[in-house]
Amino acid sequence: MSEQNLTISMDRDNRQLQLADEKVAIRVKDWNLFYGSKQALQNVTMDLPENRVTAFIGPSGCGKSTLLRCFNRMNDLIDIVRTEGEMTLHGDDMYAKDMDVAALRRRVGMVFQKPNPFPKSIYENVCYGLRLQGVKDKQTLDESVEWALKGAGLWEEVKDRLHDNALGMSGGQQQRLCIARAIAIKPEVLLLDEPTSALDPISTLAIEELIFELKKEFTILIVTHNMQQAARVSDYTAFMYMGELIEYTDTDSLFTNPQVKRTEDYITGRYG
Ligand SMILES: Nc1ncnc2c1ncn2[C@@H]1O[C@H](COP(=O)(O)OP(=O)(O)OP(=O)(O)O)[C@@H](O)[C@H]1O
Repeated sequence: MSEQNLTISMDRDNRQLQLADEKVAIRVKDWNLFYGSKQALQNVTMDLPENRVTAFIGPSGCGKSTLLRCFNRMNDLIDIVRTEGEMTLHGDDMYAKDMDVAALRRRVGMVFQKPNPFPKSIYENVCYGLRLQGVKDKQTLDESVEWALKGAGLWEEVKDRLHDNALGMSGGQQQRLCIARAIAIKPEVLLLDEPTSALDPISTLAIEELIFELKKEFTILIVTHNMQQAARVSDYTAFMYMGELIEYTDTDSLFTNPQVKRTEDYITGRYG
C-alpha cells in the first residue's frame, strides 16, 4: 500500500494543493488517450484519494467516461485506443506489460449507467465474481452475499427472496444489486459511471446515501452529469473540458470558489 501524500496538481497554471492527510489510491501522470488519430484525453495528471468519493463532471464528450474506463482498462476492449503516460494503483503500474488485467479488474470494480443484472437469481448475481474465483464453500458464499447485500442497502428488501430472478426487481433495486455484485469481491476502487441516470429520484437518493456509506471501505470514482449530485456525494470534484482536466479540488471549493473561468461558466450553467 502506498503511503504517499496526496498531491492535487494542475500543471497548466502550476497551482498545487497539498492535502497532507490523504493517501493516494490511484496516481495519474501525463495521461493521454487517442481513439485512432483523435485525442480524447490530454495530459491528465491527478492523484485520487483513498476512501473518498471523487466526482468527474464536465460537458458531454469531455472525456469523463473515457478516463473512468482507463482505471480498470476497459478501453483495452476498443481496438483503436492508444494510451500514453503513467497510471498506478496503490503503487502498482496498471499498464505494465505483465499486469494481469483480470486481476486488475478484481481490484477496480465497475457499475454502469443502466443496471445490468444477469438473468439469474439475486443470490447468484451477487456471488458471481466469487464463483469465478473458485469459491465453492456454501457458508462462505452465503456470508459474502449477505455482507454485500447489506453493504448495498438491499438485504432487508430481498433476504426472503434471494433465489428469485433478479430481473423481477425494480430499476433502483437492480442498480443496488449491481453495486452488491461489484463489492462482493471487495475491490479497492469502485467506478460508478452515471449510476443513477436511469433511476427515479427516490432510488437516486438511496444510491447517493449508499455511496456515502461505501466510501468507508472503498475508494469511489463517479462520473455524473448532475452537478447537484456531485456536490451532494463527493469529497473532491474534477472538472473536465475537451479532454483536459481543467480544475480539480475539494468539492466545496470547486462549487463555491472556482479558480478557472471555464469551471465557473460551467457550474453557473453558461454552457454544457
Ligand atoms: N469508442 C469510441 N471510439 C471513438 N471515439 C470515442 C469512443 N468513445 C468515446 N469517443 C469520443 O471521445 C470523446 C470523449 O467521450 P466520453 O464518452 O469519454 O465523454 P463523456 O464526457 O463521458 O461524455 P458523456 O457525458 O456524453 O457521456 C468524445 O469526443 C467521444 O466522441
